[in-house]
Amino acid sequence: MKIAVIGTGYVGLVTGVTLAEIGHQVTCIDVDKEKVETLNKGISPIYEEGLTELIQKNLDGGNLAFTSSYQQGLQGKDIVYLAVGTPQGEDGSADLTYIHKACDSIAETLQNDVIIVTKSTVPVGTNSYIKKRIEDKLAAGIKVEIVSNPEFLRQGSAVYDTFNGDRIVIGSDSPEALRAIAEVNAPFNLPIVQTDLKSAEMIKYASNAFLATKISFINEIANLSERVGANVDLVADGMGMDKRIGRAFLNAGAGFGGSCFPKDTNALISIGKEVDYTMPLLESVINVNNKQRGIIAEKVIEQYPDLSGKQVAVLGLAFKPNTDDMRDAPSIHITERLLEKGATLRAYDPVAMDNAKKVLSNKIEYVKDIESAIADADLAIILTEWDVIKEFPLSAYKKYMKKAVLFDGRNCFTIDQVAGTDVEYHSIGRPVENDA
Ligand SMILES: NC(=O)c1ccc[n+]([C@@H]2O[C@H](COP(=O)([O-])OP(=O)(O)OC[C@H]3O[C@@H](n4cnc5c(N)ncnc54)[C@H](O)[C@@H]3O)[C@@H](O)[C@H]2O)c1
Ligand SMILES: O=c1ccn([C@@H]2O[C@H](COP(=O)(O)OP(=O)(O)O[C@H]3O[C@H](CO)[C@@H](O)[C@H](O)[C@H]3O)[C@@H](O)[C@H]2O)c(=O)[nH]1
Repeated sequence: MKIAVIGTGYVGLVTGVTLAEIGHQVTCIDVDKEKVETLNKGISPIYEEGLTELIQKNLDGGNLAFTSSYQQGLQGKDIVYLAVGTPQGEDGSADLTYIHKACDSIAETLQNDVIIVTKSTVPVGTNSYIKKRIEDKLAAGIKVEIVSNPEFLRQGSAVYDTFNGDRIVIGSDSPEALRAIAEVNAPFNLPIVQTDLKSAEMIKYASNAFLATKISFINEIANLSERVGANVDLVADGMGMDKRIGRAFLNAGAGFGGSCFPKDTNALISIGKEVDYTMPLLESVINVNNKQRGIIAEKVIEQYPDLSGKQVAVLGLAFKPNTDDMRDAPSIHITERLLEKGATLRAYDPVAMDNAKKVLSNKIEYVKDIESAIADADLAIILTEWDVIKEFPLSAYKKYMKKAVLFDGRNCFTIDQVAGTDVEYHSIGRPVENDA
């Protein structure tokens, strides 16, 4: 099939590249000319394992192209994927500005019938609106059909997830369009769930809201465990063995961040408000998370009420490992809070430091490795569970730091690993180990 993909962010780029990899002829369109230029050189503007190799392979093979011109990108295409951002608006609802702009550009440019496939996460009812908005501005005689095809990839494993996802969801009120998009996706060889348009839109929000609920639930259990002397890791393992519960997304820590869970949970509440339906469970999930994101900083402050003159090492800045993304990362709030209390911060992240510099305070010093970050530090704080951080020997904290005090916001080490070392270890939902 001849396919255009609009937006080359985490979702659009991975979609375009993987569709090319399974044999389609793909042109990706982005308004960011600098990004398009980088991509045409075979360089990925984002950090995602395996992506650069696939971009280069498919550019060389001639079935992948990048352009900032809608005219060039849409010419002769059968299918147009929409993968622009839908960030959180000021009132918590999804901001559809980019979707609207992309729709208008499609309508102004389109010369033939196409199926529009929405990958962006959009509120229930938006796909019907997208179809109408395009049709209203389209030249006479051209027809569009619409399919909702929400994306479930995780950043950090986006390429892997696309080829190994649990399901592909496609929703449409047009049986022909559904058949065509099922065929496009057939080479992925994954289960395909077919629904109506609105149910597909809802599946995306409900899935993210449910996963966010699991995280806030376990964080609440972690905070209670800490107070009654239980260990949340063992609790999660024990709960997770029940197949009805499952162990995934029961890792307690500094709360959920990133470009999806915070905004999508808020957007779902806004969708409810539009129809006079309140969602107290989801509101609590968000409230618990907002508090949880600050807990590791509050633990530090409880022990060191005045942080002036204290050298603090911050290990990990990205909202999760294996990504360079800083959107809504808990590190933003936590570093601000520690700076407010007078701490001097030296930070290290294996991949996200360039992006971190754009959003974090310019008072933070960035260093090239863990050793430099913890050298002569009074305390260290882990905010992202990168492998390089999890594999860093606990004995080295004692060697490099003034005093080996570690606040672990991601429970990177088991209590058994810490026992017998000289590290004073504070974590989430577990007893303090080796407290002086
Ligand atoms: N990031 C994820 O892990 C993820 C996963 C599933 C779903 N989603 C959803 O997918 C959508 C995209 O997310 P993302 O993280 O890839 O966003 P992103 O911000 O990384 O990328 C969006 C891209 O769209 C481009 N763009 C904006 N307006 C445009 C226009 N009018 N025409 C052409 N290009 C335009 C931007 O320049 C940018 O490159 C969102 O709705 C998001 O909720 C994201
Ligand atoms: O047990 C867990 C699992 C995750 N997290 C946190 O939750 C956030 C999100 O993590 P993850 O879901 O792995 O990353 P995302 O890339 O944000 O992916 C989510 O959001 C995407 C965008 O909608 C969806 O496509 C994915 O299916 C969904 O997992 C991160 O801050 C994690 O640290 C926890 O605190 N505990």
